[in-house]
Amino acid sequence: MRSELTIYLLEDNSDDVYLFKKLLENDNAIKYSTLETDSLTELNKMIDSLVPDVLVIDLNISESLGLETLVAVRKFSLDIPIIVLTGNDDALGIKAIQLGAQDYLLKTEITPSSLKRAIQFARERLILYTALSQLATRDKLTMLHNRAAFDERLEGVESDFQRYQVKYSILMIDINHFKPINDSYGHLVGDKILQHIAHRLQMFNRACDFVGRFGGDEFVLIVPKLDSKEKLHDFIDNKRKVLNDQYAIQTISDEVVNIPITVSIGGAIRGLDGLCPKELISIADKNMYKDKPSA
Ligand SMILES: Nc1nc2c(ncn2[C@@H]2O[C@H](COP(=O)(O)OP(=O)(O)OP(=O)(O)O)[C@@H](O)[C@H]2O)c(=O)[nH]1
Repeated sequence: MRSELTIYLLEDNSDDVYLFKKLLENDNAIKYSTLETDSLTELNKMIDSLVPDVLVIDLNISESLGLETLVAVRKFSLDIPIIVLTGNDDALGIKAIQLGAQDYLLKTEITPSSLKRAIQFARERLILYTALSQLATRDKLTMLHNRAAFDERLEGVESDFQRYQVKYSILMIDINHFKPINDSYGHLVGDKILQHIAHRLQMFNRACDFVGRFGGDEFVLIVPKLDSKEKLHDFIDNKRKVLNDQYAIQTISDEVVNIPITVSIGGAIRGLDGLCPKELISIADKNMYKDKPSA
């Protein structure tokens, strides 16, 4: 049976649409279903109702010209491989790749095989790119977001705050008396505790919230729209209930040990607490230390 790929084509020249479809006809291995539009708004709607396997866009349509077209398309299609069609202009194609397209084709040189190869290549390239960028932004032990990802997300929520006054909270979470656990049971058991805590944080988390490992035994959350002291208080109480528990861990000698864990949590709200993101982190950190048990 032939596999099937859906291609969306942004193109305002009906002859080019006809030729494009012709190029993908009668393939023995793959059935290409091509849907075309000449409008960015329409393309956005099409993607909302069904995500295609690949997007092919002509940079020059009546509504938008040049690289601006790619920038506009990328706003609503970040996870879709994009192939750009240009006239006889390699330099423009290379700029398009720098702006996030996976490949480009010169309209004058397209053949059935070069187009099909570009479609496969664009798909594989996006998968590889996504895997690589995950490696760069994930903590290897817990698979949570790392500090680099935290910095990036913080920039995003801060820019929403500056522009639209959307408040957000930062929460710092630290495991209490973690060092003695490492000292008594070894680092591997400590690692498993960190993984359990990370897993619980992920499980009981809304998709829009950011969960990361800040470093060592410290975790960080960014919660958009958590904008009042009452809400923050309830949120922290809820996290405490989820995380404070006895964790059953298998040691290297295959013994099962039950390790009681408690966490300290501190939060701060942008717009109420800190004057800038740095200050917010520092206040959340101080509040977390205030929450620490005395001995
Ligand atoms: N197993 C393991 N331990 C780690 C890792 N990263 C940091 N640590 C350990 O985490 C411990 C953190 O120690 P402290 O900051 O003193 O924290 P604590 O013992 O929980 O003390 P309080 O926070 O005051 O309760 C240190 O012993 C670090 O070696 C890791 O990836 N794996």
